[in-house]
Amino acid sequence: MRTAYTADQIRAAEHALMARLPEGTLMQRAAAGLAAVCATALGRVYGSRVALLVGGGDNGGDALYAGALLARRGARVEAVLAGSRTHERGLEAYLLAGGRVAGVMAVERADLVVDGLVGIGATGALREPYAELARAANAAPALTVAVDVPSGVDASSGRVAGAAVEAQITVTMGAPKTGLLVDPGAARAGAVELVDIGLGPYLPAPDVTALTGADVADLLPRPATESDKYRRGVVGIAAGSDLYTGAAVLAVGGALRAGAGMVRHVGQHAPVAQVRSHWPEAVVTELERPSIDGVGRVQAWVLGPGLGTGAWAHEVAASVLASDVPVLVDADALTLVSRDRSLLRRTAPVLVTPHAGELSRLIGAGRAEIEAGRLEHARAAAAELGVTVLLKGSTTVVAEADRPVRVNATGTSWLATGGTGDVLAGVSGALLAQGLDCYDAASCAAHLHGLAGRIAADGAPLNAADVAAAIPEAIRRVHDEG
Ligand SMILES: NC(=O)C1=CN([C@@H]2O[C@H](COP(=O)(O)OP(=O)(O)OC[C@H]3O[C@@H](n4cnc5c(N)ncnc54)[C@H](OP(=O)(O)O)[C@@H]3O)[C@@H](O)[C@H]2O)[C@@H](O)CC1
Ligand SMILES: [K+]
Repeated sequence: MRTAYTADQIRAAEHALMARLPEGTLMQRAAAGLAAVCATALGRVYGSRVALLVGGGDNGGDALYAGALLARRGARVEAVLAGSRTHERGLEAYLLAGGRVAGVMAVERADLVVDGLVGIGATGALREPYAELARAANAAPALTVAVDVPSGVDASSGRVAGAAVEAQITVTMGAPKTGLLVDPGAARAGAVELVDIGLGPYLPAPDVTALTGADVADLLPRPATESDKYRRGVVGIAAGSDLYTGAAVLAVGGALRAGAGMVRHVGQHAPVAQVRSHWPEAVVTELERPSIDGVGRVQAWVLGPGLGTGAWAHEVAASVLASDVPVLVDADALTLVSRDRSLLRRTAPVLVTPHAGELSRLIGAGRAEIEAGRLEHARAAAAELGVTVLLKGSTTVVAEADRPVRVNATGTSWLATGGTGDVLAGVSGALLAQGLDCYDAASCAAHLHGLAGRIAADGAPLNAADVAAAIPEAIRRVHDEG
């Protein structure tokens, strides 16, 4: 399990650790780790050109001490001092090692830029001249290594309020920061390298976590020898309408590939006919009236893809949500429940799977605001609605009251194409039916779906059916990792 922490959590742990160590020890550890990563990235340190962007706080101190170590190994290091003050001892050590102070031109001629403008002590958007230096680093041909977090990225949320450094590598001190795992911040961080400064024993429960393949393998149900299709879980899929048939086909396809014992599809005539012809394995029921009464027992429902948003769909949604099993609410069903919140009043668990636009309708926040602050909005929605929230997008996050938000690390931008959400709903529903709770089902499904997307894309465009077809290979890969 990967874990990440807010700036406040890190600061508290640092204080506890610092109290037991001689002054300056932590910064020396941080700088040594930072210099080692820079040296590896440079390949040859001697004769290389390094520019340091040095802010007024300890983030700048890290950069200066690392710069001193690189200067001693023969690098030509130039520091651009951005603050009204500079870490005194760091600057002393740096100058003593042969480092020089220079203007912004140093950035243009560097092989490597070290971004030590601000770390966890930053507040708000970067001010000048910091913002100008961040832009200069982004425009320069050099490789950029960020110290702790890319400056301009909020360490605790991943928000980017103005100019921000776009790093190829981020060397993070003590433990990863939440903002390195959540977009838009995560996209600015590049590869994240952790420097162990001994913080481990002082860290609290994490703010966010990310499942590894091995974690997913542990959570996924494996059929036992005595399993039959009913024990393995039947997933019901209430999807499709005479206008929209493809969503039902894709959701059923996702569910079939994710290990459900049986998939039961219910809907109007056209989607039922389509599902029957695509998936002879599925059991289909054409609904004569908008109700699931009498369609047979299922362990979990997927409600919504292509269902429509009219009176008929509303009746189907009410009937599914009146059941006593977990329900995944997706797509059109999200529109229905945002119009009629009373549909969500039930005792069995609910998993909602919106993208930012759908969440915007559910909780009334603006779409752009949700994209900018994915974590806090997913958390707020989970608390307000009393449900588990899987917020889709450039980093998918899964939020549930009283649990750390799980961030998915496997996605690919190729997945941003029509129908992939229907596949994700099917995969999640199959995992719910096999007995995973909403939190685990959603986070395992997001992991497998992202991995399947990468397998299907392999660097080229994909379609949603390819993603469903790649789910078994994704499951094999996480078991290999486990
Ligand atoms: N503590 C430890 O044990 C260890 C800490 N470590 C390192 O210390 C870092 C934290 O250091 P920190 O607390 O000094 O804060 P930091 O991130 O340098 O920022 C403060 C400076 O930024 C400025 N500033 C703020 N906002 C700004 C803005 N929007 N735009 C422009 N400027 C802005 C602010 O200016 P001021 O507001 O004072 O004018 C002040 O000068 C941490 O990330 C890690 O790298 C490691 O060495 C491991 C051991
Ligand atoms: K930084």
